[in-house]
Amino acid sequence: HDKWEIDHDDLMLLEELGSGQFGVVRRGKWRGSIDVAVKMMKEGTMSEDDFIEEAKVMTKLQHTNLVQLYGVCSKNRPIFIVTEYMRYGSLLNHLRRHEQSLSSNQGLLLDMCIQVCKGMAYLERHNYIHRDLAARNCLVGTDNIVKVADFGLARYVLDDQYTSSGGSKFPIKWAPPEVLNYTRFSSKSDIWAYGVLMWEVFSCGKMPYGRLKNAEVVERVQKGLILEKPKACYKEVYDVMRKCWAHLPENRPSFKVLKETLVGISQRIV
Ligand SMILES: COc1cc2c(cc1NS(C)(=O)=O)=CC1=C(NCc3c(C)cccc3C)N=NC=21
Repeated sequence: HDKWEIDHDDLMLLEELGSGQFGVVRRGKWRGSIDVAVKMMKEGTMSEDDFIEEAKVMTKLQHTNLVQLYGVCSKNRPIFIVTEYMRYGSLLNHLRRHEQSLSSNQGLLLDMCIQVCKGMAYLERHNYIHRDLAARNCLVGTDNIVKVADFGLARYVLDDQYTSSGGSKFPIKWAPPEVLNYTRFSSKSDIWAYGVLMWEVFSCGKMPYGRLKNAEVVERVQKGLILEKPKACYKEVYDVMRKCWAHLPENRPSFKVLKETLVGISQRIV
């Protein structure tokens, strides 16, 4: 009995939490007492065998700022992916829901960014590329805990509207020039996306580049135009975002360096 295989009979499915293009997520109980979230992968959206192979690796990635993968139910279809339960849902929804109180609490916004940075520094140390880092793919738990979710899953999506940079569902607004032009993913493309996530946090969940169409964003990014400073954002925090948006990947900082910079700022301003 493989460690990452979860027995259907140990799972009790409760209310629906949300549904995305890859399937429905429900709250659940594992062995009667452990709160879990269960994603039921819509058939045909994912290369399932590859993902099950990957799940073995993902269960080994453990960090307080990564949503813990508990395992998979792969003996039946649809496949269930089981993770820890995060009771306040996606960071993006949380930012939008609490804009009023959050917009005047820059210390808390910076702390959220630092937590994501810590989770990403752990992935960077393990040479693990996220490929779809954004506020929608982070989750919030009790005590303002923020965790990175969905890391690495983008590789198993079959819908090429999502995977190719020309596709209609590709996250253009979080992609650097080298991904837009050559789909070249790296920890440095995660850094670019992290800069956009910081912008989302300090904008309390606004859409980056507003209502600009993807083609217009591609043109601007390739010309070197970057997102403007959010209203409620310290200049030195915005300067960190700008470092993440260096045109050339090698000129962007690492998550390790970023974490030290952000912690330094938080000690000065809070
Ligand atoms: C309370 O509200 C929520 C809570 C969660 C949640 C969504 C909501 N609501 S909402 C839509 O944001 O409004 C999604 C999860 C989750 N893991 C999701 C996951 C699984 C199961 C498998 C592979 C990848 C991932 C990311 N753990 N807890 C929650």
